Amino acid sequence: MTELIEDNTGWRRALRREMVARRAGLDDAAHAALSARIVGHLGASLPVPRIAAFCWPIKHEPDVRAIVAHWAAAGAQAALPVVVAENAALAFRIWESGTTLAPDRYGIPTPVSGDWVTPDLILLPLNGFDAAGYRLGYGGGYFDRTLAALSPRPLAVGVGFEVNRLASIRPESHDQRLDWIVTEAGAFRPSAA
Ligand SMILES: Nc1nc2c(c(=O)[nH]1)N(C=O)[C@@H](CNc1ccc(C(=O)N[C@@H](CCC(=O)O)C(=O)O)cc1)CN2
Ligand SMILES: Nc1ncnc2c1ncn2[C@@H]1O[C@H](COP(=O)(O)OP(=O)(O)OP(=O)(O)O)[C@@H](O)[C@H]1O
Repeated sequence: MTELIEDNTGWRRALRREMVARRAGLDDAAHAALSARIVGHLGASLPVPRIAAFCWPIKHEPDVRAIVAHWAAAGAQAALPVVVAENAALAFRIWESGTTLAPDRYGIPTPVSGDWVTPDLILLPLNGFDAAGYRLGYGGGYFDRTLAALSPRPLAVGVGFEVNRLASIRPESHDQRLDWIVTEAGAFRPSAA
């Protein structure tokens, strides 16, 4: 039977669902253990940033909040992304323990107050990723627009689980390449491809 060639958007939508379901299959103990290994690799491989953006984990994303505390002890600040408009770059607000979070339009816990800042490092959760350093997100294009808009570009560090590694996410011209991919297996600088 001839394989149906869907357009990239439809292909990505189906893949995104499959990738989220795959990591949701990790039980709580496995999820916590893999997240802790990612945090260990982040601490061992990356320089302490000035302002680290991270994501409040949703849908079984890796939970790397511990690296934020580790970097804060070394003088870093932390920030969370804020969706200010659809089809636009993200903005970032300082997060400290005690910062009030409220669900945004997607239900993601987001700061309702705090200084607006520009991070020099962004931790991006990976629904899917490939060895060339491309990321499959939730389809909003938010991080691609954000990385394209910021100058100097922050260090883009993808965090994901090996179950979500793909041969290729079929990158398009708007897809921003990650500087690092960190999984439970280690911290990788994507190979030239
Ligand atoms: N925890 C976390 N926070 C984050 C992100 C993230 O990846 N993880 N983001 C990273 O950018 C931003 C939010 N990005 C989002 C982009 C799209 C959708 C969304 O709901 N999309 C639709 C349609 C998807 C599709 O076309 O298949 C959906 O899921 O129904 C949600 C969040 C900011 N905050
Ligand atoms: N720099 C950009 N300028 C304009 N449009 C963009 C840009 N980057 C991405 N887009 C648009 O955003 C849409 C979604 O992109 P993509 O599927 O790569 O999202 P994603 O990386 O999975 O999402 P997210 O980062 O929100 O999790 C694409 O259709 C693309 O046209």
